[in-house]
Amino acid sequence: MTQMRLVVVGASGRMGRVLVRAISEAADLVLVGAVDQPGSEYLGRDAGELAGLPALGLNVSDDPLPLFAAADGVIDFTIPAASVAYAAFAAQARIVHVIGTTGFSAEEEAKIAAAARHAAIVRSGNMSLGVNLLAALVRRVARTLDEDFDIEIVEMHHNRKIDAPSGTALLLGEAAAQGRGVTLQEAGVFTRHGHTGARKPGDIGFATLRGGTVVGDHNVIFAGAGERIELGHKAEDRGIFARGALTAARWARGRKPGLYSMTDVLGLTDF
Ligand SMILES: NC(=O)C1=CN([C@@H]2O[C@H](COP(=O)(O)OP(=O)(O)OC[C@H]3O[C@@H](n4cnc5c(N)ncnc54)[C@H](OP(=O)(O)O)[C@@H]3O)[C@@H](O)[C@H]2O)C=CC1
Ligand SMILES: O=C(O)C1=N[C@H](C(=O)O)C[C@H](O)C1
Repeated sequence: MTQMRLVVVGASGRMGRVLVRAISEAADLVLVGAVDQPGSEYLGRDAGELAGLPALGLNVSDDPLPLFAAADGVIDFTIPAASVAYAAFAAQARIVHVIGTTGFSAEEEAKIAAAARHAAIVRSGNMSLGVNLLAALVRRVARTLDEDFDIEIVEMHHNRKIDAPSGTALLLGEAAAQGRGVTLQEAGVFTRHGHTGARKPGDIGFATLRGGTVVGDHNVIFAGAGERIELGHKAEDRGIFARGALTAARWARGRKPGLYSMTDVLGLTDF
């Protein structure tokens, strides 16, 4: 098969730079575009140099449409409003869209689902193999244990993160809720402050920590009477997310339009 031609949007961001490096290391992939938002101080800079590589001869642009028209896929770790706009452009160009962005509203999620009627979209709050395997384990354990075990999800990220709880924490919460046969909308408890009253059986609680340069720590605690099970994951390097996103792009190439997850990509549906 020919090399897959990819555009990275948000190319100057933390993930964007890691993605540019990961693509340049993959023989079956080629970077054909690097995009940032209008007004970005990085427009016109070489995407390779920004990523700490020798120059690639590809400058950061704020004009995605011609780049999408000449590409097979777009990798997008940006902000929700931008990802919604890119989903419409990618659908128009009928190219694969891999979305790592987190923090979407229900309305934004609906717009992405609409775009997925025209192109293959893979979206996940965490693209790593480890976290998606963890989610499968959490679903399985939650199915086994009843409400005598309280489920709490604790996450910590770097001090530049702008959404909470993390996309990963929500993904793990969804997995726990699925295992329990409930929805996260009904079981999730996202804030506690002041006189909260006692914990309700069946609640799935979230706690968010922010500080320093932490790439991403997640723990799911099943707390019972006299014992506790803890399942966790620690991300040490953003390369795990980039590699997962590129695996998703390869998997989605040539696939029929639809909204897919990393569970589909990694074949963990029946785990
Ligand atoms: N699913 C996963 O596995 C992972 C998901 N993430 C998620 O990815 C997202 C990005 O994270 P991170 O790289 O750390 O964040 P950064 O803020 O470092 O990067 C985001 C980049 O997107 C750019 N951007 C904003 N608007 C647009 C636009 N309209 N077009 C193009 N680029 C735009 C920003 O530019 P500017 O700086 O000018 O605003 C910035 O360069 C977050 O939602 C994060 O939670 C992160 C890691 C893993
Ligand atoms: O913003 C980040 O950094 C990360 N975001 C994702 C999330 O919200 O879970 C994935 C990873 O944990 C890093």
